[in-house]
Amino acid sequence: MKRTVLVVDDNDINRLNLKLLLKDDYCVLEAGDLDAADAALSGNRVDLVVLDLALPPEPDNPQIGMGYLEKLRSESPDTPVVVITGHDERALALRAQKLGAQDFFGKPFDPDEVKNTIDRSMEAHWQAMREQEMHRALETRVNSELLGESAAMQALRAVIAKVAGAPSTVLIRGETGTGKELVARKLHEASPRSGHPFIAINCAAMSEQLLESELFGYEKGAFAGVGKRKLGWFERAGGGTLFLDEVAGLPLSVQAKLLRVLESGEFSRLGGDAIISSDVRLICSTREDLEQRVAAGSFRDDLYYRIHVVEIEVPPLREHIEDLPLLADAILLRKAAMCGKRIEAFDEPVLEQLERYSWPGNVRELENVIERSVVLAADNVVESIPSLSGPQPASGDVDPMTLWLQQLPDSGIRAEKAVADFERQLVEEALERNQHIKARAGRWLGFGDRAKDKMRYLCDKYDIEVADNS
Ligand SMILES: Nc1ncnc2c1ncn2[C@@H]1O[C@H](COP(=O)(O)OP(=O)(O)OP(=O)(O)O)[C@@H](O)[C@H]1O
Repeated sequence: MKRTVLVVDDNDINRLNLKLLLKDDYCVLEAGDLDAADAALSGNRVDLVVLDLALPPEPDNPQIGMGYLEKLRSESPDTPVVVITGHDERALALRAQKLGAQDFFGKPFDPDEVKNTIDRSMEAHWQAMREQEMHRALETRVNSELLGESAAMQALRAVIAKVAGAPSTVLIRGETGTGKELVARKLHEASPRSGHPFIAINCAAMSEQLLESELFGYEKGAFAGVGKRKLGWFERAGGGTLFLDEVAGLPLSVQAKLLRVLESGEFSRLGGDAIISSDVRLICSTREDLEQRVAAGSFRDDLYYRIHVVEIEVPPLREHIEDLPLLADAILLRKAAMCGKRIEAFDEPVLEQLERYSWPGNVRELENVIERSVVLAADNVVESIPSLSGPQPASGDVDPMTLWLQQLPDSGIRAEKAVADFERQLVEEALERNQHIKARAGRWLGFGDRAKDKMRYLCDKYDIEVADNS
């Protein structure tokens, strides 16, 4: 995709010359005055502005252009500006650079100088953006490699290699801490978009308004107190990948907007009318049952079909526990280096202890446990992991009642009460997940034919208030 240059100059001949010079390598937009420049900037993704300093309403006063340069730097700090000065106006050009202009060239135009200046400025800007992105990626990515030699991990890597090159939207499923974000990064790195940004957003951690404004950006004045235009993630990730973690947490209003972007490839900033086209690959992840969300009406079915064009399942650690020694040693080396300790490997008994645990929090929990043990290790030796008490069967093998009873603080508690509490919790959860409709909640619990009567009986028994007609 060609990058876009906006030429702001009131002289038609100059604009035409610049367009002819640039059109083979860039998409060129033109503006003859500042209003037209504002309109072009709010309606398009602009990668660089070429700004003449001598502009109407006072073409003899370079202050007009200087003022606009300052406004651009403050409202669109991500867009580089190259200024055009008159002949022999070096002092003016230097002043413009102090205000943030990336570079300058003079009139009359020397075609080679103009082209070189613009190419160089564009490249320097994109290089800086790439470095910023790499720096961010390094900071957020504690471990860049998807480790594991088990059949499950090899299959996962093969799917990533196969899917990475396709433009399709991907839905990554898996329990918490299994490596869904890492898989999304790997997909991006192996795709033709790898030279562009990868932006990860946790949808469950943000309010509706914040999420909407961060995704789509906003215009100056869109809300009270907003003095600057802000580009949203859809624009900032231009050419790259947007990863929506915990997509089930998207509020319905944002789901509608997201669907529109996926269908039309276009969106508008909040408070703006201009249509902006998006060139972003979307990857989503969920640890929740999205189908159940769709059935319950809290996730749009049309969006669901759009986002799970390709699906990747990341297995929980207990299903590839044979990778644990490899993962544990790699994490140990990293955490030890972080703490300035020299611990090179775990002893066999410690590894056995780690392998016997069920790891409900998966690789993230493993990282946390190892970090804790490294911090506490005396004499650079990890002898045992105190927080993992004894052998534990994989959680899939234990019924929820047993797990729940294990967590009770007083082992002498009467079983009858424990069972009643558990039953009440289940009924409450079923109602919560099914819009407080008794019949639906009863079916969700597997009560079959007389679901509603059974739920009515249980609600009476536990004094749970639900509207009668539900
Ligand atoms: N196979 C793996 N090899 C190396 N590191 C891994 C692997 N799987 C996960 N990790 C590491 O575990 C941590 C958690 O991974 P990540 O954040 O990708 O999980 P997640 O499934 O997205 O979690 P959540 O559901 O909580 O968002 C990260 O530090 C990641 O680098």
